Amino acid sequence: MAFEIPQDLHPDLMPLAWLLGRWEGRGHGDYPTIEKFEFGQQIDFSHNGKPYLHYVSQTFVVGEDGTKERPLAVETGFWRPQPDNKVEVILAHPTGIAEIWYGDIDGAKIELQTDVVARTITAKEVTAGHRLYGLVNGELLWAYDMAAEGQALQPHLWATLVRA
Ligand code: HEM
Repeated sequence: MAFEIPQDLHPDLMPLAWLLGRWEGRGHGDYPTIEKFEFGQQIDFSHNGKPYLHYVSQTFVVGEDGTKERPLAVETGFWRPQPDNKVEVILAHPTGIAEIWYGDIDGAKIELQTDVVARTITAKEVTAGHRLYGLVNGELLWAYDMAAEGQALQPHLWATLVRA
């Protein structure tokens, strides 16, 4: 589907404009402490004329035909582009985790690293994250590496989405 840059987009958001809209797709997950799994994902990036994107990711257990059967992880936050193609991201998870990320925008590729991972006392012991987002042939590819539960930084999730 053709994507048009909204007329009221804040100029600071231009380097991230390609993320705007709804994306839908499938992903895989793994970690040394758990069984491999698959998931469906819907990502929404929206703006309100201010210099940040509002981000919401919802994931699901999906049936063979793509039907959403039940919710898995959800996360939400704000993407704040900065001068020199830098970006700050604030994310919150219903699992009791909140993160501050710093990253670089390189055209249609964004690389993020956690600066701070804060946890409630009942949250799992997540200590660091690394994310890659890229637009490849019109598809949004993203991957999440995590350090958690005493394990070194390594892949937890990877997914491919298309514009809905
Ligand atoms: C696309 C989003 C995600 C999906 C579909 C997903 C799915 C899963 C699944 C199915 C498990 C195994 C069962 C369970 O413990 O609930 C799991 C474990 C886990 N996930 Fe995720 N996850 C997602 C995102 C995240 C994020 C963003 C974080 C960290 C902020 C995270 C941290 C963990 C941790 C710490 C575990 C437990 C590992 C252990 O118990 O040893 N996950 N995830």
